[in-house]
Amino acid sequence: MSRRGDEEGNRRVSPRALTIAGSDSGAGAGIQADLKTFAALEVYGLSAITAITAQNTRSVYAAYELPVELIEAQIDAVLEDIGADAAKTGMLASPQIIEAVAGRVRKWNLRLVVDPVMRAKSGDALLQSDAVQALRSQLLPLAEVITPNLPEAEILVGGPIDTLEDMREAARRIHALGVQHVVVKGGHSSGEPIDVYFDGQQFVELRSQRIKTAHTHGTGCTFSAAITALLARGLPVEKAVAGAKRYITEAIRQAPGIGHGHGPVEHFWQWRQLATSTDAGSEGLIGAS
Ligand SMILES: Nc1ncnc2c1ncn2[C@@H]1O[C@H](COP(=O)(O)OP(=O)(O)OP(=O)(O)O)[C@@H](O)[C@H]1O
Ligand SMILES: Cc1ncc(CO)c(N)n1
Repeated sequence: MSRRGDEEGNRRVSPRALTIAGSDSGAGAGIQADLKTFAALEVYGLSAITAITAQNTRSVYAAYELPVELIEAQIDAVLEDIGADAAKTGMLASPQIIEAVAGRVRKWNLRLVVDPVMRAKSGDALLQSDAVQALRSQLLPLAEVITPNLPEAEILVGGPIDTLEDMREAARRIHALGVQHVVVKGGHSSGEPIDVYFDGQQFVELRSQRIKTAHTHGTGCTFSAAITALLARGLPVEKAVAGAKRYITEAIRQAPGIGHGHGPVEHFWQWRQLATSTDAGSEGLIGAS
């Protein structure tokens, strides 16, 4: 693990997490969603930006990949000084970026959560099609946890996933690629959003009600960032995944309804409750809205 800093002499040493992902100018997904999730779960967030997107709740209008050397330099800069208890990847865009990130994960011996981002909710591609092989062969064997949605899992296993048993079989096959813990997310299914967790031995179904909403932009980023934050806080993987499921469900339920397309979720729902709660007649920190 690359965590350093306990020796820094700070009075309070907080858990740290690193996100290696793309920037979403609409701030519902990507680096921005990850950092908000880390902050909401009281983990100090670090970032290495892989690509910059011009994006809102409707569409991705443009994307620009950063040079590989600059991505490596961001990772080295934060880890040699600050350190991270866990890291996650999001948008990686190209085979060259995947290769570079895999090199840094090995160099710093990072505990890694991979969100194998391929498309935005709007349908726009965020990963080149020739990058899937690099993802499978280079990054997946380094991952402690992977969180594919149904279309991503279908691409990773090369076949359709229609039933709960298909999700279990996909999790088995992705585990065989070298990932220790697999969560196949059911957000894209038509029924209840059941996520299937597999650790190589046991399956756990993570269930929740489907919330009827258009505001699901960045749900995958937020879910994987919450897993990363809870790992950084020292939870075992299964508990981190269960905690992240509770966090994302409430974040979707309390989505603020921003924008004209798929809006963001509410990352700070716990704080919002505290801030607006009426206690013995007081109006909380900011008053009820
Ligand atoms: N309408 C919903 N109601 C409740 N939970 C949901 C809903 N949609 C998604 N989820 C949950 O949110 C989490 C993220 O799942 P999802 O499949 O939407 O990710 P994703 O497609 O990777 O997201 P994105 O690409 O927009 O970041 C999962 O735990 C899933 O079950
Ligand atoms: C930058 C970025 N990363 C990930 C996603 C997936 O939601 C997105 N829409 N944008």
